[in-house]
Amino acid sequence: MEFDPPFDSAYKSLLDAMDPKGCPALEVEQCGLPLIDLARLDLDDAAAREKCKREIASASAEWGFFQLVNHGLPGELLERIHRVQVDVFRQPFEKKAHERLMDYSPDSYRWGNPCATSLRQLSWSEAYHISTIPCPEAEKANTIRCTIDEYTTAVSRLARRLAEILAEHLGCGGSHFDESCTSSTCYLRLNHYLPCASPVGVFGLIPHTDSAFLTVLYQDEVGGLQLMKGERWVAVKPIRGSLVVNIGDLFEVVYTLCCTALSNGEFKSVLHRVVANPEVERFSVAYFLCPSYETVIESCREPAVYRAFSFREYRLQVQEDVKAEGYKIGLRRFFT
Ligand SMILES: O=C(O)CCC(=O)C(=O)O
Ligand SMILES: [Fe+2]
Repeated sequence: MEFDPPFDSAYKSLLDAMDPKGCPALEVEQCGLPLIDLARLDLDDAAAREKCKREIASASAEWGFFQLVNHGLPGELLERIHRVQVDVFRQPFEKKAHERLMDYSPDSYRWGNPCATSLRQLSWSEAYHISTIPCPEAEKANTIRCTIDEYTTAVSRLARRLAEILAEHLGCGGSHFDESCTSSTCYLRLNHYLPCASPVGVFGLIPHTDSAFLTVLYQDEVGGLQLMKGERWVAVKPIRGSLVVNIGDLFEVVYTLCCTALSNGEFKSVLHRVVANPEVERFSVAYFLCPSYETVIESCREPAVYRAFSFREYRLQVQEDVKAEGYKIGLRRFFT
């Protein structure tokens, strides 16, 4: 299709080189993530509010992931951001690859992985990485741009609220996310997963952790997201109108103790991936709560597992590793 990136031709040699017998199956058992009804946070009943917060904290410790209902983002806005996303990707590939999307950075669009040397390093998807800077005056009449803004404002408020609940639970102060997480470094990632009929099974997004405090994901009902639970992969069952939240690397750095025996109950940035569907395309939109580049990320506990680093240093290291290795190495680079 003229809209889709030329995956088949660009990655033919990697596809041909894969032997189906040597590939572990990517289909895994489906699970229900911890489901949290967030409406309880706004009740007068203090016990119900506390229970809701405890559930958020224990899901973050046990799974690193949870699913939210009654999260406050209107269903109508979720439908609108979905339609916007479909429209944005239904543009000719040449246009997406060579023309700037509205006022966003010229390198917002990406597809595949130019550094992949094996199919296991290849993400069979296209994406727009867009900053959450508010809509400039010149774009105010653009309904696509305004919907992205409206969605960003709502999801960003939710993400900050969750981050504060988690930080408060760990007793390390909870109100700094508003100051440190700026709209220039928080970003949205619009994901479009193309169908892939390869018999060897292909990733829509290769296994990774998120370089953020936390991520809020709105996905359609196709499914394909999988996460590491203990030693095995499990698939997330999508729930219409819900949001998936996961803990990112930065929460892990700030709040993890060095001694693993004591670290029960703390939050882990959990490995996750998307498996390509053989027939159906899939859309999702992820919001990443990130600090400004100057922010120093360091443990608020002693002894620390990771050395202190600035968010800029972390982003640059991740980019360098992806270029050199084909994948993100992440926090392992920063052990003390
Ligand atoms: O699309 C999904 O389900 C996951 C997306 C994701 O993990 C990401 O954008 O970092
Ligand atoms: Fe992710």
